[in-house]
Amino acid sequence: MAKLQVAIDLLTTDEALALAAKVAPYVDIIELGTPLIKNMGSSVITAMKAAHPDKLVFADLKTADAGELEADIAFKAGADLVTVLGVSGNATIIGAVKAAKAHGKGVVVDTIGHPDRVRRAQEVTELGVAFVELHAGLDEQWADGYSIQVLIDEAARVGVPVSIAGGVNLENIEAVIKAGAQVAVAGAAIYAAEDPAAAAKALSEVVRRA
Ligand SMILES: O=C([C@H](O)CO)[C@H](O)[C@H](O)COP(=O)(O)O
Repeated sequence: MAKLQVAIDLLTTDEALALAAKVAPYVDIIELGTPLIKNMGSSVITAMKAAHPDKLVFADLKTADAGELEADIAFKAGADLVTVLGVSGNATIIGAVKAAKAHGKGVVVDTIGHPDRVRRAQEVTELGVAFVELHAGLDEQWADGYSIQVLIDEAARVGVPVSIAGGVNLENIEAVIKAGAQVAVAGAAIYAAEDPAAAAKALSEVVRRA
């Protein structure tokens, strides 16, 4: 069954824990966003795993170099999954996968900024990653003409395990899952909602029945 991942793009550990407490009953994976980790350091990973030991804690490191070292730091802090950029070299991804194997955890390759997300997803899957994130980042989403449909179309033809991130919301999450994404990542649709728990619940209901 597909999973729902909440991406927490808030800036402090207290805010992140408060949001996670509200939405945890409805999500499978709790993502600590890159700005949050840069602001708070790896201590936010430890705090989140301690608060939610039953959830997969996803550290969105967006590692571009020193894959083994950076992944090891996050896994030691309590992460279950870490991200490495698909635009980085294979050696960086292989290093992170080595650390993941040592800890019994996983690596997700984030295709943000890659000119051919589908081809790169297929390539890096061969390197032993858990899955690949077809991702349009916040800056790309704010550009004129952006539509998540491009990611949905990519998921339908990629043929390897993927998540989709880039403006997932209640209007498009059914299409995201039906395209074959194993994980739907929702950030602003949950953390910026007036009632984050209700938003997460509604998204999770679609994921469960799609
Ligand atoms: O990974 C993300 C981005 O690079 C900022 O850290 C977001 O968490 C991801 O795009 C999901 O957020 P939404 O697009 O707001 O759903």
